[in-house]
Amino acid sequence: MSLTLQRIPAFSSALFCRCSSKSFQRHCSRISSKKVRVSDALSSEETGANVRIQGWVRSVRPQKDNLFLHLNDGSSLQPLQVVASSHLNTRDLTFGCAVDITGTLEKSPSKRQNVELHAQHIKVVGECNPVDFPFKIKERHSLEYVRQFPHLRCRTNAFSSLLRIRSEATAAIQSFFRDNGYVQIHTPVITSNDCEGAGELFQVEPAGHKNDSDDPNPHFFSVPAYLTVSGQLHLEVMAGAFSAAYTFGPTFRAENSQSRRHLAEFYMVEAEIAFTESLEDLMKVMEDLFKAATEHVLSSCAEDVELFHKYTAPGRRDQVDLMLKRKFNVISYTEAIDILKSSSQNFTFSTEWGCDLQTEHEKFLVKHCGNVPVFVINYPYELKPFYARDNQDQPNHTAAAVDLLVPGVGELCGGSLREERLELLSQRLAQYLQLREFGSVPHGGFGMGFERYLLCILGLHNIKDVIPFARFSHSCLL
Ligand SMILES: NC(=O)C[C@H](N)C(=O)O
Repeated sequence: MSLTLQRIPAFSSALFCRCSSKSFQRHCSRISSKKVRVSDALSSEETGANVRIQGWVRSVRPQKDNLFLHLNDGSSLQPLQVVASSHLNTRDLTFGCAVDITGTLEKSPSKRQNVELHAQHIKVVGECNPVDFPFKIKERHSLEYVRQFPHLRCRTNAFSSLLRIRSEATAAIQSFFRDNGYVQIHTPVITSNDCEGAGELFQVEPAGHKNDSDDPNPHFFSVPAYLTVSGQLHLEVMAGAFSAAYTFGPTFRAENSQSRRHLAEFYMVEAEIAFTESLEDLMKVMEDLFKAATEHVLSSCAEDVELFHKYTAPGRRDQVDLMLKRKFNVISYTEAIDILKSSSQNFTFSTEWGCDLQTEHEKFLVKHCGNVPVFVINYPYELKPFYARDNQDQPNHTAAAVDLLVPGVGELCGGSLREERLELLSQRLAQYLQLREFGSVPHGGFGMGFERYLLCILGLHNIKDVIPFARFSHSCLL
């Protein structure tokens, strides 16, 4: 592409400076520039408008008469092309520096964008030494490489796309519950219960705290307390008053694992629904939630999603479309065991009735079901926590519990009808009982791992690539 100064007469008066904020502000108010984001500028129909845009330089291409910059401010994957006179002093204008630019939006001769910014004034707000900057122009860095720079990886295309998708998926999940009459509850992060009973708890204690008692265990001001593993029990309290409640926040599991599917801190979407008597009702909410959030992400972040589907997970877009189109499968745990046993695959772990389904089993089952998500229901009673409802009428001793397995990830959601019958529970757990004494109703709920959801729709493999700051065993960078 070539542009001439004739096409952009404003350039003769273009300024480039490292002037004080005050004189720059005076300049902006004199020409009454409206502050806009790059995404607004790119979608603008209006040309000739005076605008002011702040962001980071993604590339600098000096040519004979003009200087071309790509500017990004995090609002879109596509950068805005900025054209400035090459007579400017461009010494500090490097890849990675922060700039504040005023100019006019003009129609672009390029097919790749509608408009470009013809700069009249460029101020370098923060310099960047590109030699020391860990990301280089035009180089495609691996996800593993950028993971080493948690403080800078949001400046890469892939990770900024991921974070926009994550933000939109969050908004879509909130809208889904709000539109369906759920009340959002901020369940506590510090709690006294181990909801899952798996003992994977982080205990909480003030730093430098000296225990007054003889008890050597850490204490939260003399009572034992933990970081939450699930907001379920607090939500159950709320479903007993609001009928339908949800929470969406961080949960913590002290799993000493470096696996690509586990984090010590992850976000979970949890819902609890009163007056629910069947797993079908619960499964419908999970399926509707998955589809509503995914449709929203595909339409609101089309370019960002395409980046992943095209470059990191070819074929995943078709799979996502299939997941949206088809009804999710439902099989019982007993059927799942039959499928595993009759397959020719050699599994590492047991496939006897009563075994816990492992990742290898989950992946096989999803494939077996045509790469469409599959609900596995009615697990052996012994495999599920105390709160899962006893299926007393079934031949095998099972609980009314459900896991949703999805392509590329395995288990995405886990839920169950809750045991609301006081006499059955009384043999199992004292704390839970009072809830059942006062207006107990049949109810159920589920939790969905938010990072696993993102892995599934984007076709990514490592959970550390879909959370802003990953925490896992032996790692708490930044
Ligand atoms: N709210 C839920 O049902 C989630 C379940 N407690 C879990 O942690 O998997």
